[in-house]
Amino acid sequence: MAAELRPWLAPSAAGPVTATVRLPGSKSMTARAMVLAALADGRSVIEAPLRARDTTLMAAGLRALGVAVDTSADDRWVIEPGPLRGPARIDVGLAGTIMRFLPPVAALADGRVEFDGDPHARKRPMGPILDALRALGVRLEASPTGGLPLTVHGAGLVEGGEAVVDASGSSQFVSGLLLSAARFSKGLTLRHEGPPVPSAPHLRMTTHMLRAAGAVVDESVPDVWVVEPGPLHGRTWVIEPDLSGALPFFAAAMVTGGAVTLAGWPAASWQPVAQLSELLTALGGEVTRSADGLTVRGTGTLRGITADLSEVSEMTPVISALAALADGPSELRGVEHIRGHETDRIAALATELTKVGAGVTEFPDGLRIEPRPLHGASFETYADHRMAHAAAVIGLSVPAVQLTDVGCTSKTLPEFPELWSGLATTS
Ligand SMILES: O=C(O)C1=C[C@@H](OP(=O)(O)O)[C@@H](O)[C@H](O)C1
Ligand SMILES: C=C(OP(=O)(O)O)C(=O)O
Repeated sequence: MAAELRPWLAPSAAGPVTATVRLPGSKSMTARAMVLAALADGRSVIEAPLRARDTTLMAAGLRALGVAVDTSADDRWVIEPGPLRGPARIDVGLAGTIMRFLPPVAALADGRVEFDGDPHARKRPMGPILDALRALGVRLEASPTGGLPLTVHGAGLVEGGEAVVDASGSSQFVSGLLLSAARFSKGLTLRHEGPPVPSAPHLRMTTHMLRAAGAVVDESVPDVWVVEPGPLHGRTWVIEPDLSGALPFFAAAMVTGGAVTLAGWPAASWQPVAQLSELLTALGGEVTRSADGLTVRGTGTLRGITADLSEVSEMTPVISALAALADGPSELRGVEHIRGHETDRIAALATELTKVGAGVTEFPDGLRIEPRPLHGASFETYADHRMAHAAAVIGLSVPAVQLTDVGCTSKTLPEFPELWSGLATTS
């Protein structure tokens, strides 16, 4: 059930935002660690996980399949795998990571597993991953539109072998299949056929974490992934702070000419920090790493950019907000598939940025954003946490930006409104 709407006036910045923020773990790493732990041959511990709607629903989904998931401690979750079994009902909320990562797990369970989610979850693409599962011998029934609601008739095993997928609509089709593949009797050779797969860093995160759990993975041929059949091992996962969740806070430093440090940033990361640094630098920021963490400084200049955001597509809403506040036009392309994210993000950004006064041209795969004097407006958030982040960033320097709902930020950071207000008003 979606929560009640929580309208919110985005706070204006009292001055340059200068702060060190401590943020919870990466959504993407927490989700992968949970799935790998559920499929492992022994107990796993997840340190510094993200506790948010997406991961809480993931825990509930795994419990429904027979996995013991202890999330009672904030900084240390313990997962004890058990025989996977139905019948079960899984609420995916609006989480791509659940709707794409758990059907392959359900196929390994013994029994019927039903999936459904928020109204918009039924519109998110699922067809290619479901076709691949069918080709691998899994019996399932999808809605007439090819997605949720979905029933997987788990047979207790998946034969596996070879499959083809068009993952141009979401890298999660590949990640979802790979995460379970070591447990398929014949493993998996998966080939992508179609326009390029977005979000390459998320695919590398998947293969890295699979290897860390003991899987043998070959990705030496472009667009082909081979996972050998074999055990996954229980282990301790230490989750990095969420880089995409940190982006609005970094943006706050850039918009106000301040400096924001993300504490606890590791020396080596599996999140796309190089791509983010390049983008923020092009926009006029300064990005540095030190023992204190990852720091972004605003230089007082925000420049328009031309960029292909396909590798970091989930960052498009906040980058678009920065573009709307820049000193020249921007063109952000390569992200057609984000029309299938929490909402059609290209259409939503075009509508809402136009409402606050920006000049926007919509392309099939992105946006051209022409900065103009901006003004307050009611900013629709479309149940999309990252649309809320974009509105909050604009609201720092534009008075009277009223979000229709800030509650949607609970998807990945329930403490967002309080953290953000603290930052904006105490600067
Ligand atoms: O695997 C993951 O954890 C994710 C992959 C990406 O999905 P898409 O490839 O569908 O963009 C990203 O946008 C999403 O936020 C998280
Ligand atoms: C696209 C996103 O999420 P999901 O994992 O639900 O696809 C996102 O968080 O921006």
